[in-house]
Amino acid sequence: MAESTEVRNLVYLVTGGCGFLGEHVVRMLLQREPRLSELRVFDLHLGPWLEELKTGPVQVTAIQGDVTQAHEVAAAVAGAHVVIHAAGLVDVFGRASPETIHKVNVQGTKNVIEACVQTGTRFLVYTSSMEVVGPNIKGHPFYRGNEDTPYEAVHKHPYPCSKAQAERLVLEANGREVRGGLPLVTCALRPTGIYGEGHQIMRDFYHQGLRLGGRLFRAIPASVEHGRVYVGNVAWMHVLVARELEQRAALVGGQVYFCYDKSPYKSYEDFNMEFLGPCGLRLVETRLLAPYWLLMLLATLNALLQWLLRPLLLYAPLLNPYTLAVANTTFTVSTDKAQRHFGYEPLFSWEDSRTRTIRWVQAMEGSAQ
Ligand SMILES: NC(=O)C1=CN([C@@H]2O[C@H](COP(=O)(O)OP(=O)(O)OC[C@H]3O[C@@H](n4cnc5c(N)ncnc54)[C@H](O)[C@@H]3O)[C@@H](O)[C@H]2O)C=CC1
Ligand SMILES: CC(C)CCC[C@@H](C)[C@H]1CC[C@H]2[C@@H]3[C@H](O)CC4=CC(=O)CC[C@]4(C)[C@H]3CC[C@]12C
Repeated sequence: MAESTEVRNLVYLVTGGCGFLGEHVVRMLLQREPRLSELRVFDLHLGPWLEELKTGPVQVTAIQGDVTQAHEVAAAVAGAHVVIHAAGLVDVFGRASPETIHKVNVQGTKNVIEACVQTGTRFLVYTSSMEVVGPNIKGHPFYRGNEDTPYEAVHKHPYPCSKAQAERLVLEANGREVRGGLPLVTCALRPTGIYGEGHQIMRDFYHQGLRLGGRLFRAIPASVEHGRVYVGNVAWMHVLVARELEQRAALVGGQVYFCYDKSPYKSYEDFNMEFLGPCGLRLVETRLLAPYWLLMLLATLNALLQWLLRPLLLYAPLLNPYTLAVANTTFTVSTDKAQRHFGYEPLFSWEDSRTRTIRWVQAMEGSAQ
């Protein structure tokens, strides 16, 4: 943890602080925010790793709570200077109902905003998503786009719908008067597909590859590019913008920023192979065996099975019509807005991000090597 002579007088709250991204935000705050005096980590499920953080100079307060419960959120927010709202239900596989997704992502965000207003917390950073923009249901490519690139954002799936609504609420709340009379300052960060230590889907692909004798089968053409961003850089962007919200309120307040770094543009599968390859997996070319119409048929079949089996069990494979459409549509960002507005530069180079992720995969039980 960073040693510093700066006065420690700031209280931060991270919702979803025990999730994949949340844990990195929590650790990054402890390392890179020298003015931190207390860090509140709010989550439905608290991680045991929080205990080891409680020995440093910052008071780490673990709060088991639910963002859908307004009173729990208000109690956690009271007295905090900054809220980083990363809690969310990330589900594009049909595990949760649309109502639950809406409740957590939209009502939960409303609760966070109202808690800020009622208790006098002035700074709110929201973890939004690229999914707020696209890919849209028409499969239009978004190629090297930035925050101002025109794009027909049409959503039907509950997850992007909920993220779009929540983001709008956060941005509209910018400037609202909070308790004490000062204005609320908000902004939203939109990560593209996040990767790095703790990434559940990467874990799933790795284990699937092991089960298939060290092979993964290409489903998506290599020409379809996906924007990916390293979790450490996403966390760093949150820490940096939270720090700058007060000084640059007029510029940053009410703004959206894509989260980006120097990770290469590649197809989803080729990008994953950057980490899984060095861990002993190989990607087998099966494009001729699995043309798009066949994948679509399988995806539709999966959706049908999910619906039929729902009364008996939860069937939620990675492949469904929505994930196929996302995976099969180019979506890449190219922007420097965060750099211009609050001086963001990626903390981790691509080489560093890659090495860290490979080490994490290698450390997983049952490494293929
Ligand atoms: N994983 C990705 O590629 C991307 C994620 N995001 C966003 O980043 C945020 C974090 O996502 P991940 O870390 O990937 O997901 P995650 O599922 O690992 O983390 C979300 C955390 O929120 C907590 N949570 C869920 N419901 C809650 C509730 N009702 N009350 C309190 N806590 C609750 C979960 O327990 C979990 O710890 C989400 O808002 C997500 O929409 C945005 C873009 C890409
Ligand atoms: C076997 C299939 C053909 C391919 C499966 C890959 C998919 C599971 C993933 C491809 C693209 C991913 C999404 C993308 O990274 C954008 C996202 C942003 C978020 O905010 C949440 C996660 C996700 C929707 C991510 C989910 C998995 C993919 C669909």
